[in-house]
Amino acid sequence: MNISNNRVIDIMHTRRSIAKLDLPMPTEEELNTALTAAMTAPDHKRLRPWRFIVLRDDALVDFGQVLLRAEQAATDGSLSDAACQKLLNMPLRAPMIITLIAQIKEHEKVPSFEQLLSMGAAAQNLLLSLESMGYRTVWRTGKLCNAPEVKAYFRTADQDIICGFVYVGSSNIQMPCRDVLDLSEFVEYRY
Ligand SMILES: Cc1cc2nc3c(=O)[nH]c(=O)nc-3n(C[C@H](O)[C@H](O)[C@H](O)COP(=O)(O)O)c2cc1C
Repeated sequence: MNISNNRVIDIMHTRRSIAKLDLPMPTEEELNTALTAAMTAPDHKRLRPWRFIVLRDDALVDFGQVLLRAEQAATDGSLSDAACQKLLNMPLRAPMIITLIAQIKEHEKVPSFEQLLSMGAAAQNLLLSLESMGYRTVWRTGKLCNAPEVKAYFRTADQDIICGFVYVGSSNIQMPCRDVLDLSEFVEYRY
């Protein structure tokens, strides 16, 4: 098997998160392709515990207001103007945000942690698919990720878990290569 010149592995190695992203963002067709690839994630009993909510344009502004309300509720409203502005600007760090929601279902053989992991696998598929199309991303959560105001905005059920927000766009920033890991720190072989 030829493992050099393997595009999938190259994309995994070279993908880096980028904090500030600009246009262009994926077209509808590209996004549908990436989301379809995301949903090839391993999925015990085919529960499909995934929900994706794509925000762009005015929805990014709305989401900033939701974050502000959530923070105000958590801090009894005692926020400086600068802190308010920072929250409002958070979703504007990219032209598109894909919200990742693990829609947890009751199943006798599939506990919630498996469904959560399936959403995580779908998220990584999504990052790699978008990267393969030339877009850049960053997966963020933040302390307000599952705040009641945020869950209400995305109309999630109580048991659902918002697994974060994939910020998507473009950037010419060249990030340094990853450190080379010593596999023996993380991997053990038994024969
Ligand atoms: C579930 C999850 C939540 C994350 N939340 C944040 C976050 O809120 N803010 C942040 O800067 N990075 C966050 N990260 C880390 C970045 O997505 C990214 O992986 C990290 O900055 C390392 O960069 P790299 O992807 O280029 O290796 C999160 C990662 C995961 C998996």
